[in-house]
Amino acid sequence: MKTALTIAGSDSSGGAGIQADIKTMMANGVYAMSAITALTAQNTTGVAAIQNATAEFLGQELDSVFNDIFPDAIKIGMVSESDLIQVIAGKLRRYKAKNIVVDPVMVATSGARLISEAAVDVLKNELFPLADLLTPNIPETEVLTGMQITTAEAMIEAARQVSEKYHCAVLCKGGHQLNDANDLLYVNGAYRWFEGKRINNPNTHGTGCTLSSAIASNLAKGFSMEESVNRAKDYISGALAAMLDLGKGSGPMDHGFAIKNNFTEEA
Ligand SMILES: Nc1ncnc2c1ncn2[C@@H]1O[C@H](COP(=O)(O)OP(=O)(O)OP(=O)(O)O)[C@@H](O)[C@H]1O
Ligand SMILES: Cc1ncc(CO)c(N)n1
Repeated sequence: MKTALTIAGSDSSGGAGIQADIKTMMANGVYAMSAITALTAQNTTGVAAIQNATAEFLGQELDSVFNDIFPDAIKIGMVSESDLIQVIAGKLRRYKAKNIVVDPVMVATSGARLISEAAVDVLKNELFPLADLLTPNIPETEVLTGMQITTAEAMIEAARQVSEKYHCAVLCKGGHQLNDANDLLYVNGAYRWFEGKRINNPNTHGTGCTLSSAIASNLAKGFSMEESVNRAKDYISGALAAMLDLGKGSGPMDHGFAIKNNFTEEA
């Protein structure tokens, strides 16, 4: 069985972060492992509190994973502080990690800020150069480029700039901002649109986490970057189309929509 590791924050409500990543990896057929960067007290309406791991403990989590079950792919999500980012970058280099997908998580769907101002520069300088793929949404792409992105052409130009600067593929997500479910992949000097059908579902808590984990799972299984994105788009569309409706705010998706058998039957 192929293996994947998520390095991210815990979401107590189970729809985003580590919990979304593990559900997604399992649903995509890979063995999921985790190194938790922070605990969040969070639900569909917002983030009440954040408790970061210490850099030392995060380093121990990563050593424990890499020294035992080597991950075929890695997804990195919420990392709030500079020292935590530095530990991750050091371990990824030391263990020669491969298939690294970085979701530059900055703000939750509910609006809460998930990274300190200072850590954004460390993320750019230390982690982005190690990534195979970055998956920013439009506001994050604006922060990364200093551009204002209001057209598809601007999205292409911004993705090109980020890709050339950090020597990696970039998936700029249009979701709930510019052109609905259409995402732009810039890879090896060329771009390609992935046109998703917009699903009229207000419950989008954890979509970014889910997409990046699905891509990492597909890279772990040996698919190319383009095919990995293609399959991940199909997975997230299915999870949104299942129309799960939980919680008082923007709720989670049904990560298990494709797994229906006698173990999931209700009485
Ligand atoms: N209503 C929708 N219908 C279909 N696809 C969607 C919809 N909303 C988002 N997506 C897709 O979900 C994926 C995640 O994109 P999104 O822009 O929501 O990420 P994000 O802003 O990083 O998420 P998060 O809020 O969890 O940080 C993208 O592939 C996007 O196109
Ligand atoms: C822990 C965590 N990571 C990422 C996000 C982004 O959606 C979130 N809301 N919570």
